[in-house]
Amino acid sequence: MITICGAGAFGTALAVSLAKNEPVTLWARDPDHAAEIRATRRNARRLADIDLPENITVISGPLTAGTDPCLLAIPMQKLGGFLTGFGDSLANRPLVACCKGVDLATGLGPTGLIDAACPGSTAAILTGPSFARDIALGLPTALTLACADESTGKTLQSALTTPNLRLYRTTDTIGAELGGALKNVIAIACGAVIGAGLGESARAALMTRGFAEMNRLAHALGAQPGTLAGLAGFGDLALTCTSDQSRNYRFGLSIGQGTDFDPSVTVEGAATARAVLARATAMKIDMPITHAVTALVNGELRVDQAMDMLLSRPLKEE
Ligand SMILES: NC(=O)C1=CN([C@@H]2O[C@H](COP(=O)(O)OP(=O)(O)OC[C@H]3O[C@@H](n4cnc5c(N)ncnc54)[C@H](O)[C@@H]3O)[C@@H](O)[C@H]2O)C=CC1
Ligand SMILES: O=C(CO)COP(=O)(O)O
Repeated sequence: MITICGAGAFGTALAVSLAKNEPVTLWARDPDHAAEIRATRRNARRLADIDLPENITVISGPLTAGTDPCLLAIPMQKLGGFLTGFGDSLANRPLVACCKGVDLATGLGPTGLIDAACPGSTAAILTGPSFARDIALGLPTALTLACADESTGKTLQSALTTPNLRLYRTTDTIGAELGGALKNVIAIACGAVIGAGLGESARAALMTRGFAEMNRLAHALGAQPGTLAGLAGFGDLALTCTSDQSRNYRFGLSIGQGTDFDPSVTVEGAATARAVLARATAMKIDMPITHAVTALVNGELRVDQAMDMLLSRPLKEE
């Protein structure tokens, strides 16, 4: 039996898809929310029009310890606290992070946080291009499952593949999680230029040069050369930078348009930009777009000023 912690959009969508294979337990932080989903068989707060199959059991409160896989669909900046709080029931089992980002407090990615907080568990990450809604609707989706332990990775790959969700596997957790984390930063930049009316050509330039700086950091941190060219990097960058289904892209749009954005919406790229910039600066790695996005989300620069900063950099070889 698979357990999914986090009854947000992604946790709910994964539960709906995985329920095609086997019974699923979906854990919600808020007991009232869990009771409401049980009563209506719908998650009115997210994916309100999707019916939950009967073989999804919705729980709240303590988690039962076990050896079955547990998927963690919890926002990146909340993951550390969650792991600390539920450490005992999370030990000695495969833990599959389903979040994208870098933890501001520690500079670690999801698998690093799991390794630090849950000794005895095996950390993996599920990442790549997919909107929760597409998965829940049963539309075709391909993702990357990364686990440093090859044997656990193979077991997870088959357990988490469903008729509409095809998983590719890698042992490169560093590359896979950095791809998912860094594309959100570039998506904010792309939203900002489109929102400010700076054009599709500017977006293409940001996606391409953003991909270059994603690769620069990932290689310096030990990612394998091809990983970011796959679903976890290029694939997710393409999706997130071009679709207004993306919350990161929409957040960028609001910055470019000078409009308000609901602070309760999960936007992983803002905190990740700050965390990545701190790391890159310490390592003397040039990440000009991440620098510009950090200044934008901190309210230190306007979009036109950030663009001037990028365009006035010394000329260089591609
Ligand atoms: N929504 C999507 O299309 C996709 C989301 N993701 C990733 O999934 C992760 C979660 O995102 P969503 O589910 O979309 O966000 P969401 O905002 O829909 O849901 C977040 C869930 O986390 C729970 N939560 C918040 N703080 C918590 C805490 N301290 N302890 C336990 N639970 C807590 C909330 O109650 C909520 O149910 C993010 O890292 C996101 O990048 C990945 C792929 C697709
Ligand atoms: O990660 C995602 C798509 O792969 C979802 O993107 P947002 O978090 O920007 O909505």
